[in-house]
Amino acid sequence: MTATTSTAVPRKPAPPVVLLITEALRTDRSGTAALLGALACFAVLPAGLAIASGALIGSLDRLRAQGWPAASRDILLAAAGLGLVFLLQLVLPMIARAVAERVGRALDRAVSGRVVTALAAPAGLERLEDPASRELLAAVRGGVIATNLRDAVTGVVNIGLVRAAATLSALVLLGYRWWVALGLLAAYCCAMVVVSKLYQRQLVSADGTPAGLARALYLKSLVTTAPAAKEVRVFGLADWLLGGYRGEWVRALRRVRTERSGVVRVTVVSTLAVAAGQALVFVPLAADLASGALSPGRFTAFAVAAVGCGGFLVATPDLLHIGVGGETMRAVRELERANPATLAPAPRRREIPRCGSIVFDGVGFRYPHSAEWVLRGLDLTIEAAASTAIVGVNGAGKTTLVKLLCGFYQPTEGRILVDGVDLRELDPDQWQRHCAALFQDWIRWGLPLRDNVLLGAPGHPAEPHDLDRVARSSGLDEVIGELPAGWATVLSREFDGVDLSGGQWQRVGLARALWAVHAGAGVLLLDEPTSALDVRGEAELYDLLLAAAPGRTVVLISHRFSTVRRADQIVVLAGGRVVERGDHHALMAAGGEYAAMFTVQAQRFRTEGDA
Ligand SMILES: Nc1ncnc2c1ncn2[C@@H]1O[C@H](COP(=O)(O)OP(=O)(O)OP(=O)(O)O)[C@@H](O)[C@H]1O
Repeated sequence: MTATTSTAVPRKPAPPVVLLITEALRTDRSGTAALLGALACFAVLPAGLAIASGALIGSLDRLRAQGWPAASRDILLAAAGLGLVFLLQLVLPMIARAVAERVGRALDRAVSGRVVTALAAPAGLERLEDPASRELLAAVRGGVIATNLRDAVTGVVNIGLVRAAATLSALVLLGYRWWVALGLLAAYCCAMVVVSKLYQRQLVSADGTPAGLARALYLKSLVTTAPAAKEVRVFGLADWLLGGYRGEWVRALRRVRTERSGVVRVTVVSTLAVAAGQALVFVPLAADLASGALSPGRFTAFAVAAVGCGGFLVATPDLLHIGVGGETMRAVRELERANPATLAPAPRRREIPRCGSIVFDGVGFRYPHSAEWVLRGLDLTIEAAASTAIVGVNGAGKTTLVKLLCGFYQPTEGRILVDGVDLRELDPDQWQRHCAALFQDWIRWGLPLRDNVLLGAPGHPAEPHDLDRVARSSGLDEVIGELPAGWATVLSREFDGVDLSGGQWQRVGLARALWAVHAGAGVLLLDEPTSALDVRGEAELYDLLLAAAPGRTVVLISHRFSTVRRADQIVVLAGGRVVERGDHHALMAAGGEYAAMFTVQAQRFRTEGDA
């Protein structure tokens, strides 16, 4: 097979204005069409102003020559035209800006939804951990996108209003002397290129600013958030955090501020230079008026048009807003392109095998953006309908193995087979529903206890006796008895409920996983399920858990060997691969790493017990 080389040339990204208008049309077609219509109408107004004022001055000549009422029709028509132009010049921008607000808000809502969908849709966690996605998500959460897009759409309108009007004014000047009109246009274009380049530089200098600001706000939030409050007090961290916040904030904005002052200087200088050129147009105009080559009416029309061209000079922060809004839209499109699942329905995948062993076949894994191999050459069979305990020192890759099993990441090398079928071929959503899990960082939902458990299988009918059974199996029944409103108690002091101890919360997490098992999950993954429990609770709980998951494949990670020893199979991970496997007795008899770890822990318990 010959290797094919890609000759595709990367497409030039669309200019920000085009991106913004396309996305605005996609989101609010009628609003954007009205906006473009208003811009088109406004564009002809300066030309109308020039023509109407010229006509009015011309009609005054006629009045002098022919008197009233012969010249009355011309005067009244010109005056009415002028009045209409003034009125429209007043009203149209107001309408356009109001519609721009509406379109900007609609675009913001749509984009926030699109970002969240694009990040929530994939079964894996890679996207969420990608720095670019994190920045977008932070922007959505912090409402930064809202400001971006509204300002950008309003910016398009502001710039559109003045530039369109200036273009039409230049066209009117063509009727005077073509070289005057083209000369002015050329000068404006040069000034615009210089100023746009500066804004572009300002935009580039803002790169990384949101990340810097997010770090600063994170440090500030730690001073006031409840979870950090204890450590902030006991270690006296408040001043350090506030100092860090100020430092990060200033660092994040330093480059932007420096660039901004440069932009203002160059904008003022180029504006003055071009305005001087604009004033020069009045020299031939005045000469032609004096020589009689131009009538006062035509002189007025061209003079007004020359002033109208000044719109090209407007270089406001709107240019920056458009740039930032365009960047945001580009990032959102890129994010969606990277997640085709959000754009097209997923291809049909194979059904989940209801039972069967799970095989890690030569699996190697590196986290995205990391060069370190966490797992390498890992061969492991997790028997169906049996319990497998995974042990190893901190950082050995035990949790990573479970994350791969859940399909949060794809193996970098090798494959994971479920009953002989590659995990990649299974429907990821279905597979994840098939796995019930208690992770080390299980979520403490600030919701009633009942919801905290039922969220293990949302939509599954909640029969009271099933819930009670799950509560007994997870040791939650003792906790419920102490709660003021039993199952209905809200587990959050923030929402007028109660808070639980660490061990009690862990039982809630266990109950949630068991509820998923009750609803049909075939694999139960427990990552340190008893880390917060007292020794008494731990010993009995593991037996209860196994009894509550009959016929299920249980994978247990634990540093507590009194729990581990009960598993059907124990696997020792080290150096990214399996170094020992067997049941407790076999591994103890082998006298290897497991036996050493078990003996150290048992010794400690014995010593503490004797003491
Ligand atoms: N999201 C991540 N991105 C990059 N590296 C990670 C990520 N999560 C974990 N790691 C790295 O992978 C290695 C294995 O971590 P893992 O959590 O799997 O170990 P573990 O055996 O479960 O440890 P412990 O017993 O402390 O829970 C560690 O070196 C860790 O730094």
